[in-house]
Amino acid sequence: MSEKRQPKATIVIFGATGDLAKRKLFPSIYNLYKKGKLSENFAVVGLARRPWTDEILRENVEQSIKQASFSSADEDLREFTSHFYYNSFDVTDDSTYDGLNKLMIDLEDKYQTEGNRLFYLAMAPNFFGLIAKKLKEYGLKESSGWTRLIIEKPFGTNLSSAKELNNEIREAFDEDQIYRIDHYLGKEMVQNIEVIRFANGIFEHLWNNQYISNIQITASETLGVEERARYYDESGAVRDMLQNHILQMVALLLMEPPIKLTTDEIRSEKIKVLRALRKIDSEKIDKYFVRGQYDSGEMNGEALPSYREEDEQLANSTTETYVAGKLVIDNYRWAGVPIYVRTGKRMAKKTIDITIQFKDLPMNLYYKSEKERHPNLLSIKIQPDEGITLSINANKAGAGSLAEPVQLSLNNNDVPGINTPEAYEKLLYDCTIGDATNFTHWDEVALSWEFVDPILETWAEQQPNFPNYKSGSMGPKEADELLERDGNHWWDV
Ligand SMILES: NC(=O)C1=CN([C@@H]2O[C@H](COP(=O)(O)OP(=O)(O)OC[C@H]3O[C@@H](n4cnc5c(N)ncnc54)[C@H](OP(=O)(O)O)[C@@H]3O)[C@@H](O)[C@H]2O)C=CC1
Ligand SMILES: O=C1O[C@H](COP(=O)(O)O)[C@@H](O)[C@H](O)[C@H]1O
Repeated sequence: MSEKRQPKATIVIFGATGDLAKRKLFPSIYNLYKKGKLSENFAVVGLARRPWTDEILRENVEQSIKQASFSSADEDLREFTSHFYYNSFDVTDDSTYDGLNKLMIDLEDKYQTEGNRLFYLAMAPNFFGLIAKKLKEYGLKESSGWTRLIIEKPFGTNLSSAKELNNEIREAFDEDQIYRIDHYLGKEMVQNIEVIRFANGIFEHLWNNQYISNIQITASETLGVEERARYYDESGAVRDMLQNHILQMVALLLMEPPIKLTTDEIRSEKIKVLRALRKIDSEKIDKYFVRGQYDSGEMNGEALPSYREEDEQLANSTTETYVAGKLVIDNYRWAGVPIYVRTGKRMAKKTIDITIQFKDLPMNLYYKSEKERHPNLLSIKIQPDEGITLSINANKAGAGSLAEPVQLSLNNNDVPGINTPEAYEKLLYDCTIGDATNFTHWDEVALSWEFVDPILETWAEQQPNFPNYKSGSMGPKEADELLERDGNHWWDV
């Protein structure tokens, strides 16, 4: 295996006692190690305030791997976790950074990591700027190898706070050292969007306003706010999902073919899409966007509380747990094609689905009435099913009708040997090999905030009529009306 594919590095996790580290990062590092995508020459330093020891961290790493249900022999796990070290560390306390630098130098010597340093900020965003500054101030980013910084979301709460944060980070790190993570970009089928489009003439030739009627993106969740009330109530569905994950999928779906599959070329095409997204004036926001908050309801026979009942601090909340919108792209390829998006918590189904509806043929030869006509649909299934389904019309033998929709499907879950890696695993690996393609460039972050800021500002001025959708439903009726006004409807996902 080449050096490049089996990187050597010290990975420093700020927030190593937290939820993200436990659920996603430790199992992902383990998987990379097991697959030989991380050299034996690695060390992981976990940082947080808790007075843990190396041993306690190692036990927690072992537990998290077992909980992620990777079967593994105990000796394997012990060998793996022996590379983990814990440093009790308060990021606001200057006196702790020198000690960290010393520990890293010792580990670099012990594990021969060639001075490569990856700092993963798995902490609350208000610490991001400070940590970046301190890493520079205490010489932690000066090493004989590469230095990279992975930053978790949310990247700011609006354009101005995002700019401020970006300026702080850019004072310490160059843009090409900064990896702003959006875990949707690590999902197998999100990465597949480009392949489906640019490796298939049958789709790409039709991928424009001449042949496509509308595009629908659904990212629905059955879970409610869970333990994250404090974060989520400050955030809401627009900041939590629309500004980042959904707009990233929009950019990949609508971008022009890049001239090469390089990071810069792909990013540059995505940026053009975000620039072409029409910003909606305040007085028109309600024509283009619908917000919702879940009421009590029922799922699988289980009674579910409303958002406001989930936690004392949410009792009077006006935070949206659902958003649907009609996006308009002002460019030659997409003029006139509405892009409908919706995302929300406590909906009927956990699914991420992209449905492309093709335009109807000019004449109805095969159906008794116009109502029976069924357009061709291409559905890209991101999660939990992974695959694509193309809905075409055909004469089903023996069915007696002239034409009816049939589905041509590829489901990754049915392909033997496919075991899709966790998004974080892919992205961590990309970062260790210096591939920033599936991380968001600052320009993408800024344009996305520019787009959502007017929605948030307008809504902040109006009192919403919440709650307005039942837990276990597909959202408020106004979201259906949004499409009905254009003569469209949401397709089942
Ligand atoms: N959890 C998830 O599924 C997701 C999380 N994210 C993002 O990842 C980041 C981390 O989230 P999550 O793991 O859930 O958060 P948690 O609250 O679970 O963890 C926060 C971590 O920060 C540490 N910490 C807090 N204050 C300090 C301090 N002053 N000095 C050093 N360490 C400190 C805590 O440890 P201690 O108390 O011991 O100091 C803990 O390890 C956030 O930006 C979040 O938005 C993004 C997507 C999904
Ligand atoms: O970033 C986030 O994403 C999750 C949904 O991720 P998925 O991979 O399960 O689709 C969402 O629950 C969370 O609120 C948000 O912060």
